[in-house]
Amino acid sequence: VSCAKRAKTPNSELLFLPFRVLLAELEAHQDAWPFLSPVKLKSVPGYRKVIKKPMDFFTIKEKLINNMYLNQENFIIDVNLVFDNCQKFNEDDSEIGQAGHRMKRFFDKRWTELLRK
Ligand SMILES: Cc1ncccc1N[C@@H](C)c1cnc2ccsc2c1
Repeated sequence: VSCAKRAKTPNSELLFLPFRVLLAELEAHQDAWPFLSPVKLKSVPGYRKVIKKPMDFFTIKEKLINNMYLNQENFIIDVNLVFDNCQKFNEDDSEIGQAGHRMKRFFDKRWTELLRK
């Protein structure tokens, strides 16, 4: 994902370190498999029509690396977009739907632990 390269100020690296750690934990989670890369719009009928803003962990990592998150809020919004899209498109009792709920619970827990420290 290329975008306007922002000046890489040292503190921005430090500032976003917790997000990179948190994202690495999400990617390593056993239930992360449906969310690791963008949904192939051609191979999932209806996805393009239903989901207005697709998002996935790989895209989030690219945006982090390219300094495209100007604040914490935008990072959280993208992570929650992954889970909201999942709940919108997948039945709660489906394989992917269940994985999405487990990943969201895991993220919410780690995010509050990160903030509380
Ligand atoms: C997150 C999500 N929501 C709705 C549809 C797909 C997906 N994930 C993609 C990777 C995907 C695409 N294809 C398959 C086939 C079996 S699981 C799986 C997962």
